[in-house]
Amino acid sequence: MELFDYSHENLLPHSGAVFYFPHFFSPKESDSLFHTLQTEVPWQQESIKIFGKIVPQPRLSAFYGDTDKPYTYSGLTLQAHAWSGALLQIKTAVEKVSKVVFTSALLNYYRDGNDSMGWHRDNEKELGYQPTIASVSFGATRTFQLREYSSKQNQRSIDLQHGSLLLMQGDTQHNWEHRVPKATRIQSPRLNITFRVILPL
Ligand SMILES: O=C(O)CCC(=O)C(=O)O
Ligand SMILES: [Fe+2]
Repeated sequence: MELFDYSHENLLPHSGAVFYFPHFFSPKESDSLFHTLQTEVPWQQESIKIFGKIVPQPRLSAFYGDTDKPYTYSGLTLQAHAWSGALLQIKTAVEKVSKVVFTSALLNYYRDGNDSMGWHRDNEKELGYQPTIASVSFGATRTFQLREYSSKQNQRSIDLQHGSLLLMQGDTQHNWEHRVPKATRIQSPRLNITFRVILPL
C-alpha cells in the first residue's frame, strides 16, 4: 500500500467528494491479488429486474461480507460469501485510508470491454446517510464516469488503473451518479471491488 503519490484533489466540483489513489497497491501486489481473486471468487452472472423485465447483467459479480444477512442491490438479493485472505488483506489496507470499517464488498468482473455498468447511485437505505464507498480496481484500465444526478451535466471521467483506489464520500451518492461504460477496444478483463458499510435496518 502506497499513500504518498496520490492527488489530494477532490475530483468533484461540488456536493460530494471523490479521491483517486492511482498506485494504492504496487504492480507486483496487484498482479498477485488480481490472479488470486480471478481464480478463487465464485463469479456469477446475475440477472436483475428492470421495469419488470429480467435482464442478465453485462458482467459477473460476487458478494462478500461479515454478516449472514443478504443484501438487496438493484432489486437483486445477494447472499454474502465469507471473507477470503486476499479480500481481508485488501479490506485492511483500504480501511486505513478511508477510516471506515467495512462490512461487505460487491465484486464485479468485466470480462472485456463489452461488459459494463450503467448509470446508478449507491444510495440504498442500508448504506446509510453519506456512505463511504471504497473502490479497488485490478486488471484492464476502464473509464469511470460521474455526472450530476439531477441535471445529467458536469460529467467527469477517470481512468481506473491496475492497483488503484477510488474513494467516494459525503454527499456523492445523493448528487452524483456513476457508471463504467462499454469500451469495445478492450479485450482483457477488469476486476473491481467496492467496499461498503451495510447497516442493519
Ligand atoms: O466497476 C466499477 O468501477 C464501479 C462499480 C460500481 O459502481 C458498483 O459496484 O456500484
Ligand atoms: Fe456504484
